[in-house]
Amino acid sequence: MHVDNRGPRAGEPVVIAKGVTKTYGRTRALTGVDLEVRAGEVLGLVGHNGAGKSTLMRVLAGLEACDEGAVLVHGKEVSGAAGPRAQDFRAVRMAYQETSLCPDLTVAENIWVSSRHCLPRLRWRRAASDAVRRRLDEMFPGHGVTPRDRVEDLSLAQRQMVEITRASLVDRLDLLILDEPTESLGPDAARSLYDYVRTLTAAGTAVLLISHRIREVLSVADRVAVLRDGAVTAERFAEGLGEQDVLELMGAHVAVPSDRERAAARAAGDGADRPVVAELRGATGPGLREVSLRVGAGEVVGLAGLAGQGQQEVLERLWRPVRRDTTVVGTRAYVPGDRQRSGVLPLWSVAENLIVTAMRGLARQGLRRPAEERAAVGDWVERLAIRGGADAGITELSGGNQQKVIVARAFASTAELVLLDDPFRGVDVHTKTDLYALIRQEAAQGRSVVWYSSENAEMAHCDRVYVFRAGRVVAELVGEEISEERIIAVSFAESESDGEQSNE
Ligand SMILES: Nc1ncnc2c1ncn2[C@@H]1O[C@H](COP(=O)(O)OP(=O)(O)OP(=O)(O)O)[C@@H](O)[C@H]1O
Repeated sequence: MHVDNRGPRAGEPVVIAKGVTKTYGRTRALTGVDLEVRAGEVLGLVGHNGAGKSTLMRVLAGLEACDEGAVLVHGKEVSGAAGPRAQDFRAVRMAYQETSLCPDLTVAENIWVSSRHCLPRLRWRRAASDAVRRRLDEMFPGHGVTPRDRVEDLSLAQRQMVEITRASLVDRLDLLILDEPTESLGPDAARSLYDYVRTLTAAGTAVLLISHRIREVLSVADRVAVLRDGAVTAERFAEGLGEQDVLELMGAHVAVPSDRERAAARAAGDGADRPVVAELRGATGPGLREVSLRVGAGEVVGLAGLAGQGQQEVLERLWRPVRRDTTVVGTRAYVPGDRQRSGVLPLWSVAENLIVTAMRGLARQGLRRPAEERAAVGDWVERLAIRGGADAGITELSGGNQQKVIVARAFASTAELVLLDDPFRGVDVHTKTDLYALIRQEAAQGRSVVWYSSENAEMAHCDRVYVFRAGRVVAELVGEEISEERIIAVSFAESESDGEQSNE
């Protein structure tokens, strides 16, 4: 499969939206969008959770019809009364935020399913395998995926890489839509992706990039469009635009606390005098090497380092403390990082998803108390600005709003220890800032939090941070010692024990 790009010349419109509206029940997801995506450019699209970004992308990719307005591909109106026709959108491809891959199939089989119109029918498996292997090597060197792997056996990052590769495998690509592509990727894979994006745009392909990582958008995009309540409210060239400018265009000022304010918010001292609620003592086992750590009451403990260095194994140990090297006192709640696999109960409403863990605590003598449950749900929906409301089906919510429900579920419970596995993936900047404050408030009231984050900057909200490398704790940072630079430095520093490890 080769990419044929005898498409439009740089700067020519590839896809245009004119006054596009889309309503789901009572929700007006798009209220009249005007947008133009041009050949050879990266257009960044930013906006709050629920602003309508994914809906707009589905309409631009011909996956959903709009209610009013028009979509034009290469100047031709393709939003007729009969709905979008697949052949008009062949050269428009989208990589989804929640991957669209079928978990039971292999990587090659998934590629066949989505790109079969440009693969031979005879020996298709071989052709699909060759195509995906080549493209993965080109896009994500060191990906560690083989075409025979079943998707369900891949890590979240690998699934995301295959998803993006899947979207790009087509014989002609005029527009590639990337919906939060780097939320699950590590920094190296993200860099590789954006290098590839530049190769694509140099060949005339347009790229539409949706992301909550404003700095990333500004470093990659040529132009930035802001979506607010279902309409594009601003378009700017990225050059000369700062993060704060974009946040303001998005509609609210984010007061990012200074290091000093964060330090003041943290508990004083090193926490040694607090009662211990959880402890690992020289824990060893799959993925862990002699890990010792301690969580005090009311403490926020961060697990940092590159992805996959043992942090998930620690959370797992604390969640199910079955070994003698682990002690946990009290009840626990867990916020999984992969909401597709575990987390969301897809057939249930927002209210049911939110209250399921807290229900028992609210009950009296085993009897549920609907009024109290409703009040608690209403409180959390408001507190986290969950757009969509309590009675909506959870899958009707935007990705970021679903994630907020899962976070609310944990904090709405009476758990003394809350375990967070990279919990704010896909959550917009403003809400994240509110959630950081929420974590500090909960800690101030005595709740303990253990928090793995792939964003080192988030660790600044912790009292104590353990940095992991190859299953070991390589640094313990307390209070003022916690900084992004320090975490990065110890995450990458070579040590003799790493050598031993890799030879095993
Ligand atoms: N299938 C659906 N049924 C009902 N409502 C929906 C559906 N899809 C989206 N919505 C609603 O449309 C609005 C826009 O959602 P959309 O997913 O486009 O937002 P988004 O900007 O992509 O958000 P996020 O940043 O959280 O991914 C939301 O209020 C959402 O609840």
